[in-house]
Amino acid sequence: MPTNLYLASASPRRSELLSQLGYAFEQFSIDADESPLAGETAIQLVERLARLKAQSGVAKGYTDRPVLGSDTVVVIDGEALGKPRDKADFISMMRRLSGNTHQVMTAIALADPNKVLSQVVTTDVTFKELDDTEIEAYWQTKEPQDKAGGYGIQGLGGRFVTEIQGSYFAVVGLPLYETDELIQRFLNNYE
Ligand SMILES: Cc1cn([C@H]2C[C@H](O)[C@@H](COP(=O)(O)OP(=O)(O)OP(=O)(O)O)O2)c(=O)[nH]c1=O
Repeated sequence: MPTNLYLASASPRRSELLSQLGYAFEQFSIDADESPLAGETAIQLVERLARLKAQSGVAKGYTDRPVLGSDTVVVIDGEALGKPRDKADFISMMRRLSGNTHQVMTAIALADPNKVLSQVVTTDVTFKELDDTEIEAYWQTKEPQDKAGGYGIQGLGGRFVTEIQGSYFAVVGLPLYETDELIQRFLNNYE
């Protein structure tokens, strides 16, 4: 019998990636307040949000199977970038990413009424230098709007990436190997 899970996410990309692992699951979305707490580092933020999404699912009554929550942030010079608020925010994000290496941190968390397990996967991504015309043209495609850091490596944003070190799948939204491993650990009751 296939393992049954819940996926606490509105993201179609996370759903596609989880399907790739072969697990049966039902998806629902969680409205989490994603603002950072005072003094919170990017790694603490992303892990707290993944746990919050998973545990909110349990609190909503999804208690008969493990709930998977996940969160992605783009980190440059230690600062977490979420989804661009507007065009000006997007332009300033792209200017910071241009010609530099940043980190994409994706956290995964599994929860049931008795326990929660989580992990953060960090990937280094290097961008070529971008000029303002390219940045403007990319905004017009509408791809950046719902994406942490304002780009999608799996879409038109892939052309900006000169190098990646780590998990491509984590950058898209769900690290396949680590998610599979965490699910197995959770089911085997390892802490
Ligand atoms: C950097 C990058 C991010 N992203 C996406 C992954 C996430 O879906 C999104 C980050 O936002 P998140 O807040 O982590 O996720 P979400 O709001 O899409 O979904 P939910 O909270 O319901 O799970 O950005 C890409 O698709 N490609 C990329 O290259």
